[in-house]
Amino acid sequence: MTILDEIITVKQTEVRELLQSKRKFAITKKTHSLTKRIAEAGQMQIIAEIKRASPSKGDIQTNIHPVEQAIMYEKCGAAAVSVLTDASFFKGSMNDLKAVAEAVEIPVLCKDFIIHPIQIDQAKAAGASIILLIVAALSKQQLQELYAYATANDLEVICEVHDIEELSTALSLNPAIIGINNRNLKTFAVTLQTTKNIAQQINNPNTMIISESGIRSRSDAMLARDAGADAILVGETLMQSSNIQHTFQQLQLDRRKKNAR
Ligand SMILES: O=P(O)(O)OC[C@@H](O)[C@@H](O)c1c[nH]c2ccccc12
Repeated sequence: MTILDEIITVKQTEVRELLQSKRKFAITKKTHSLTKRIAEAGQMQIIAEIKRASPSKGDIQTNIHPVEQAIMYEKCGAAAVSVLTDASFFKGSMNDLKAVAEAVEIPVLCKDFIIHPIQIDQAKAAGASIILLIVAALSKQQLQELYAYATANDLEVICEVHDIEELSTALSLNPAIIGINNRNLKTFAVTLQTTKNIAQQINNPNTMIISESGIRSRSDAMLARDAGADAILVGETLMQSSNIQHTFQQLQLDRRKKNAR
C-alpha cells in the first residue's frame, strides 16, 4: 500500500463521517481568481503554502501562526495562499483555511485529497477559491464529476499530474490550470525534471502551468520558468525560511514569453 492509498483510506472515512453528520455548508462566498492574477502578471507567480508537516518530511514547522504567515505571503506578492487542510498526515485543518481566507484578499487554495463533492462544499464554505484535484487519486469518472462540480460552484481547479499518462487524463477535461507535481506521491521522489518533461507535452498556450514541490532556490525557479511554468507552488522552503521576503525575492522571476514553451 502506498502512502497515497493510506491517505485515501483516511479520506473515505472522513467523507463518510461528514455525510453522516448531515452538516450543511454555506453556499454563498465570494471567490478570488488565480487565473486572472496569473494572466495579468508579468512575473512568474508564487503560490505560497502553509504546511506544518508532511508524510515525507515529518514536522516542518509546527509553531507558526497560519494567519500571520499568510499575511506575510500576501505582502510579499504571493498570487495565492495554499493551505494544507489534511489533519492526519499534514497537521492542517479547515479552520486554518477559514482563518486565512478571512485574513487575506488573494485566492486561497484548499490543499487536500478531494474524493467527494461534500469536501468541495466544505472547502468553499471555508473560503477557498481554488481546489486541488489529484489525478493519481481519482478514477477518470470521479475526476470529471468533481471537476464539473467545482467549476459549477465558481471554484478554480488545479488538476495535478505527475506523469504523461495522468496528463492525458487531465487534458481530456481541457482544464484551465495544470499542476505538475515534482514529487511522486507514491514514492516521495522529487525531481524538477518532471516539470520539464510534462510541460513539453502541453500544447495549448492558454493552459496555465504550475510547477509544484521541491523548489528551493533561484535556479530551481529558473528551471521551472524555462520549462514553461506560469507559477510555482512552494511549501517547505517558505515554511522554513527565516526571511520570507528575501526567499520571495530569490524565487521571483520574469515570465518567459508566451509561445516560447
Ligand atoms: O513543500 P514543497 O516541496 O515546496 O511542496 C509544496 C506542494 O507542492 C506540496 O505540498 C504538494 C503538492 N501536491 C500535493 C498534494 C497533496 C499534498 C501536498 C502536495
